[in-house]
Amino acid sequence: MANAKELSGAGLRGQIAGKTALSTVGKTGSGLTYRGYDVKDLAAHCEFEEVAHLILKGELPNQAELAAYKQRLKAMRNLPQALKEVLERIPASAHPMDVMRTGCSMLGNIETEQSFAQQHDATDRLLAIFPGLINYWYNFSHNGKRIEVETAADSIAEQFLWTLHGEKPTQLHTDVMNASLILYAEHEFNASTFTARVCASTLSDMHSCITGAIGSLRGPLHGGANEAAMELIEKMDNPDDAEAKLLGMLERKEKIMGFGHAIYAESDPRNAVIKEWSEKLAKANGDTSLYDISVRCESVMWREKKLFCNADFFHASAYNYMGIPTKLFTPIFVCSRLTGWAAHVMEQRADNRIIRPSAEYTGVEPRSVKPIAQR
Ligand SMILES: CCC(=O)SCCNC(=O)CCNC(=O)[C@H](O)C(C)(C)COP(=O)(O)OP(=O)(O)OC[C@H]1O[C@@H](n2cnc3c(N)ncnc32)[C@H](O)[C@@H]1OP(=O)(O)O
Ligand SMILES: O=C([O-])CC(=O)C(=O)O
Repeated sequence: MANAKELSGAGLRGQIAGKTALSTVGKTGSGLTYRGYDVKDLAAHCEFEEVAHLILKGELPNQAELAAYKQRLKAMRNLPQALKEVLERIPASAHPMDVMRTGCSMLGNIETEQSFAQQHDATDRLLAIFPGLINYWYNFSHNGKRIEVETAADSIAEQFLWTLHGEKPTQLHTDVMNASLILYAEHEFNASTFTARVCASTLSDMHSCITGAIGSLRGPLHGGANEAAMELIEKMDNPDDAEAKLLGMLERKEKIMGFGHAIYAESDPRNAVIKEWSEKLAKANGDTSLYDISVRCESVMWREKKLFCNADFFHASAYNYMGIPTKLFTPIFVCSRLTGWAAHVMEQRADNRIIRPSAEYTGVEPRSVKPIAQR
């Protein structure tokens, strides 16, 4: 069992900011559980929709419940015309996370959550629509194509790849995407989830909570790290070059994206799972260089700084091997983490008090206002 990380200092580190029954992070130094199940177990045995059901409704579904849930989500994939029109006006130069944020917010205008009794409907609609939404914008803005989002895809994993590439993905790619969505689904009081909870605590609507969370996830210190990691490793020619470049960055005290974690002490349990998938993809592609570079980065960072790969690092090579453009990496995280965000919104609503911490004042002492002519 790994040692738990000592948590203190700025950034509210180590402070209990609320209660949750949804997940535990780093409780034993390295573990991650969703409602009591180990994430590795879930990633090995479940479909993402089973895990979404677990997180949002409390239990893993049986066969009939899963079939009904998947059918329900499948029937909710259509993009309203007004949303398509908004997406078509967003330029190709936009960051896809900004497109996600705008898309979510726009949906809140046309399919507003009128009362908390609709919170599951609003969440399911977002789960169903997000993959098609981002890939509709991507294909329209980059290839001038208006894609069909109501595909025959059997799952959210398949729907993402199908709407991106315009064809049914291979089983290997669907399996990797499925595991990836499970790994990213929920993570206690991380920055984006806390954003969603703060918003929920004002009794705001689901779309506002999720829109705010998307904005928080976008940053490179959080979900944006998978894109930043890709930008780093694609500049490396081979493992020796990777080592030389990393040593230089460490020397210059630069941050290496995809490494370290606010809570985990010695490893992020999600890394082993996505690393294994990345290796399988590398072998299937017949070109292991990106994987080999990533492995060298991992060993150099541990040797030099005792910093380990977080969930984002090997996602970069895995997504790249599946032909996913780098700027779509973090939106995939959104398609998954939506489950955790929404479940936290529901949990906050069920036992709410407005979240309003205090600040330690560091400004000037009280003073009087001089009339403007005397300043
Ligand atoms: C999967 C979704 C996620 O959001 S996982 C996080 C994704 N973010 C990244 O990969 C960005 C790179 N990592 C980081 O910036 C930090 O490790 C994050 C994740 C923000 C955690 O920050 P914090 O809790 O402050 O780290 P810490 O107290 O453990 O830092 C201890 C000292 O180590 C350093 N450190 C940390 N990470 C890195 C890194 N990736 N590259 C270089 N140095 C790193 C910190 O700066 C800190 O150093 P010092 O003690 O201030 O000198
Ligand atoms: O928990 C965190 O601070 C960041 C993280 O790994 C996640 O949100 O998946």
